[in-house]
Amino acid sequence: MTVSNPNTNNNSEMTSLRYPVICIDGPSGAGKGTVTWRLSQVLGYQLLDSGALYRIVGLKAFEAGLMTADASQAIDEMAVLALTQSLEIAFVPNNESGRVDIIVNSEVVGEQVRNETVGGYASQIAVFSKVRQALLKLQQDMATRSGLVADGRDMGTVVFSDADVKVFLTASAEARAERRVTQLLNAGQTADFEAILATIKARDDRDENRSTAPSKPAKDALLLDSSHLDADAVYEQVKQYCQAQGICFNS
Ligand SMILES: Nc1ncnc2c1ncn2[C@@H]1O[C@H](COP(=O)(O)OP(=O)(O)OP(=O)(O)O)[C@@H](O)[C@H]1O
Ligand SMILES: Nc1ccn([C@@H]2O[C@H](COP(=O)(O)O)[C@@H](O)[C@H]2O)c(=O)n1
Repeated sequence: MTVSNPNTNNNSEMTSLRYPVICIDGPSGAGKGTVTWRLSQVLGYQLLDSGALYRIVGLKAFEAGLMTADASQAIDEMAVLALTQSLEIAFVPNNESGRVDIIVNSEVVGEQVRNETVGGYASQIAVFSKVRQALLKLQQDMATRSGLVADGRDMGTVVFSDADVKVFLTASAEARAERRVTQLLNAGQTADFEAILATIKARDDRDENRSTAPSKPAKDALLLDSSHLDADAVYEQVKQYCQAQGICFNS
């Protein structure tokens, strides 16, 4: 598909005829979703929450009895692949929650995938290259309709390896666990810092050490440690970097 690129200032627009793509990769709780949402709102770009795709497949695989919560059982990759291929998935922005609603087989999947248990299911099935391959086109197609801000682990390294902007947003495991504790307490739930920290570390370990599309910065990514930055400061730094890469902000 050949389209003009209305939102970049660089002089390569005659040769790079496509919509701009901004990738925000990094570990769980680094603040990717927060900055991705704000960028997509300000720029009027679509948002890809790729983690939600893996969460949905993970949840469906668990519900189908294909895995255990504690990762003690070997998982049949071909069965998860078949299940993935049977799902019809669409994304719809939700201005109230500040997230994207996911429609799976005509049903809205809401907050039920946004918890650490389902994050764990997701990281168990995310190791499978065939499953990742099955989700690839759906993700790449999102950049053929408008500008895109994509949040995940392999946006800059695999899915949009020629993206205009790549950011790898991280924070210490302790800072990320603290954020989760605050998030849960604010939602009126209980939270155990040590248990959350252990879960975050286990998921980091699985995501960073898998052989297919491990979580790591692209060679040309900006590395940003948000451990001591609030969400506004992260946004401002990412915005400045985007501008330096030729992305136009009107405000
Ligand atoms: N820079 C920041 N400082 C403190 N808290 C933050 C910061 N950025 C985001 N948060 C808060 O931390 C929590 C996790 O943020 P967010 O959901 O954006 O992270 P994430 O990287 O997308 O995580 P996941 O990959 O698990 O979806 C949220 O409660 C969010 O409001
Ligand atoms: N591009 C991606 C995105 C996510 N994953 C896996 O899904 C898990 C959940 O992701 P969140 O961003 O919603 O926390 C994550 O731990 C990864 O295992 C992925 O592999 N690739």
